[in-house]
Amino acid sequence: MALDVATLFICELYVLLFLIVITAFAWSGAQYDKVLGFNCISLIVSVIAVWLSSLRSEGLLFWSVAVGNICVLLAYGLLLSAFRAFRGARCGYDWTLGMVLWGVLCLFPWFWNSMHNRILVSCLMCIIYTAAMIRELHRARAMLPVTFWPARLLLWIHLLFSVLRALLDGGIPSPLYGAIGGSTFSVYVILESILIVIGMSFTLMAMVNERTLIKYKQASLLDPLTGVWNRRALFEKADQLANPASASREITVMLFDLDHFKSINDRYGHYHGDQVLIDFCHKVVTELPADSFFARLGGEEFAAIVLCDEKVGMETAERIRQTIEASRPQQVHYSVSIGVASSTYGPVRVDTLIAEADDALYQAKAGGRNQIKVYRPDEQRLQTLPVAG
Ligand SMILES: Nc1nc2c(ncn2[C@@H]2O[C@H](COP(=O)(O)OP(=O)(O)OP(=O)(O)O)[C@@H](O)[C@H]2O)c(=O)[nH]1
Repeated sequence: MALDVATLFICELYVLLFLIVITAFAWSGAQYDKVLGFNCISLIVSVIAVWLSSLRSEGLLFWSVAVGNICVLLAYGLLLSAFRAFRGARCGYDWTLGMVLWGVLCLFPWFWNSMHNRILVSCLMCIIYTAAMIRELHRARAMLPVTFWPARLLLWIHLLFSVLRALLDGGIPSPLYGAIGGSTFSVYVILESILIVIGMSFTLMAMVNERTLIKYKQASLLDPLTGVWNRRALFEKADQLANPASASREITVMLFDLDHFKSINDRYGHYHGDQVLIDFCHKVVTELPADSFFARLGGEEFAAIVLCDEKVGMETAERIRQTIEASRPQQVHYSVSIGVASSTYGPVRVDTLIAEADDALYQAKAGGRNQIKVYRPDEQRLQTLPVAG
């Protein structure tokens, strides 16, 4: 069956118009997300490009070859900008170079009069733009835990198709050049562009959706004032650590409670109280090992899950206590009491360790504050670490 170029052009226009409507709705639904905005404009420019390309049969070469291809390259540039926006990078202006180059080349007869040269340059530019998009995805992958493989797969298919086109559509002299299945290669170019544009639009919408879900999920697990994890995140982490794969690691739980925090609020005001909480989190995060989990339980109570034994846990807790004692955010002096419980004496669930550390913290408060108490399950008693200085 021979495919007909004119019919395919009409199909492509319908598909593009349908995608523009869908993407515009998704764009407004996603609070005018830049990624979908760029893709929507890219689709609108593609409609113009397809319409201009179809004018070739009318003999309007300037509009179809010069302006039509400039629109195609503009659509590519906008899509590249969408990928840049996805990883939060600046869009820059380098993506306009393809259009400028095409415009300049059209001034030269050796280019304008040779379909082979035009196809070759067009294929090369498609390859360069597509490779740039694959590179953007690769960079975004290092920053965002989103599903990238469908977009990468589509882009690789498009890149390989552009290489194939250079060989089969006469870009490079090749014995393979000519009709396939009774149709010229141009119909396969249109067919492939229809499939890619559908695939790319839906993939981009899915990626933006997934990124938004991840953003809201993370926001629901973070404390807005201090930026550390919140109580919900801590208990999710505790559940993860309760699974058998994590049982082999020794775990120490520390509970922190700032001393006489109410009087700091009363004396210096709520703003200074907030600064103390922020300072505390900053200092603790700096002192804890990198693989620790630190969360605000609420008010002036915090917890840390540290993957270490009791000895290292106690040393770390003492370092934190001393650092806080020496700290003076906004000239406010403050201190912290710490309760410690560890799985050193036998495997214990993290939620049990949290309850034990809470017992120890209660003793630290009762013992005069600004000190650390450790929960010893075997002796069923608490041991006090002497306060330095
Ligand atoms: N500035 C500020 N204060 C808060 C915040 N959350 C809770 N608080 C205050 O923290 C104080 C906690 O007071 P208490 O529970 O009596 O504890 P405390 O004064 O630290 O006394 P001890 O824990 O027994 O040493 C209350 O006054 C709360 O209003 C917050 O986000 N910012």
